[in-house]
Amino acid sequence: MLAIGLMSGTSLDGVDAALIETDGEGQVRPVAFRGEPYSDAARAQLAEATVLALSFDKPRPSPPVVAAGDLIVRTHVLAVQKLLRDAGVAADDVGVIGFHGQTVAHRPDRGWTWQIGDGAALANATGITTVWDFRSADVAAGGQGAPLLPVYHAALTAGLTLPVAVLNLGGVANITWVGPDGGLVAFDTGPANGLIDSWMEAETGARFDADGALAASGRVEATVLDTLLDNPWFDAAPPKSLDRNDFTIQAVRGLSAADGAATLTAFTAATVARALEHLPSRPTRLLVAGGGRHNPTMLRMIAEATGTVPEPSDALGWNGDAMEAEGFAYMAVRTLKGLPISFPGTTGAALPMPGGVVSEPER
Ligand SMILES: Nc1ncnc2c1ncn2[C@@H]1O[C@H](COP(=O)(O)OP(=O)(O)OP(=O)(O)O)[C@@H](O)[C@H]1O
Ligand SMILES: CC(=O)N[C@H]1[C@@H]2OC[C@@H](O2)[C@@H](O)[C@@H]1O[C@H](C)C(=O)O
Repeated sequence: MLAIGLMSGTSLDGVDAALIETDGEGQVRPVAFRGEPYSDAARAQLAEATVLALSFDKPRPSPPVVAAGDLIVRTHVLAVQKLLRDAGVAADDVGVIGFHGQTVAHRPDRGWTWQIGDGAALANATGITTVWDFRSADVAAGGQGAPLLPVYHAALTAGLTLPVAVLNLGGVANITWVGPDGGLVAFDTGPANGLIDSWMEAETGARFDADGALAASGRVEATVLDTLLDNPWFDAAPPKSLDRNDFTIQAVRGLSAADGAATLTAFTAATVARALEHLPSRPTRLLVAGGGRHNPTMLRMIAEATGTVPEPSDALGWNGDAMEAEGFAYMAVRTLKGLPISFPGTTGAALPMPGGVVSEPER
């Protein structure tokens, strides 16, 4: 089946849209990919909705969050139209869309996680069956609701010598260990780029530390790094998952822009190293996806902290910018087939769990 996957990640950089051909099981063929960036105004609106939503004790239809949800749907409709145009594929030929939406608050400890963007509206606007709200069923059943990509990582790595690990360096970082028998252990490891982005914006006005250049010019402040790492979260055994705002840049305030960037980048690397301690065995390879793989300083620090050279996923022919969007296309097909998307080893769900709400377009 041809399936579209749509992801708007915690970095708020834009919508990732991927078209793949898949059976939702062993077969996956990427067909097309494109990003639809948010304008500065859109990014600011989404960031505001995120701060507001996180202050709530449970999801509720507050007007600014509803307006942000409408913006999410509009931008995703545009992304689908452009993706189909690029690929020369008609909407009628696409079997399903997997629509993640935008996480505005993730509180599995309180029994909820909140992704904005109405999948029924997206189905109507595109005319394509849409699977959405992928995380809620897992959280309602006592799981973390994240990370969900592991089932897709398992499909991608099936032909490799196992165990391997796939590390996603997005706003938040998450790791998937695929064991020799295909068993999965996965969890969020800590911030990846989220804190660095916040620091860059506050200190320099830039959106991110392009190619890790500022971090490369700075010095890692060991005492500040220790303060950042002095957090029981890193000792906790998986399953575990994070909200983008669970960590802040408070500890690096007062450092120079360069030293702060270096220290936050080292923090990401150190937390990846801590994460490897929670895996059942040492992976033979550490494959890296997500925006952080474009940051050579981050990759160097991860190599130093872990003693393993991280390999950008692109070396295996997997577009590391498209992987999350592809994963939601893959999961949407699994949902249509009634197959599980989360597992005891990935979200802590008691049993393998299907997930996602299916919305058919109104004809
Ligand atoms: N050339 C680059 N140099 C340094 N950092 C980069 C570069 N390109 C991208 N990044 C970082 O990657 C981030 C985007 O990564 P990505 O798109 O994987 O995140 P996301 O999908 O929004 O997050 P998540 O996976 O947490 O949902 C940017 O915000 C930036 O910090
Ligand atoms: C709640 C939420 O949106 N979590 C994201 C976030 O971004 C990375 C990490 O934290 C991961 O747990 C998850 O996304 C990916 C797509 C996942 O579920 O696998």
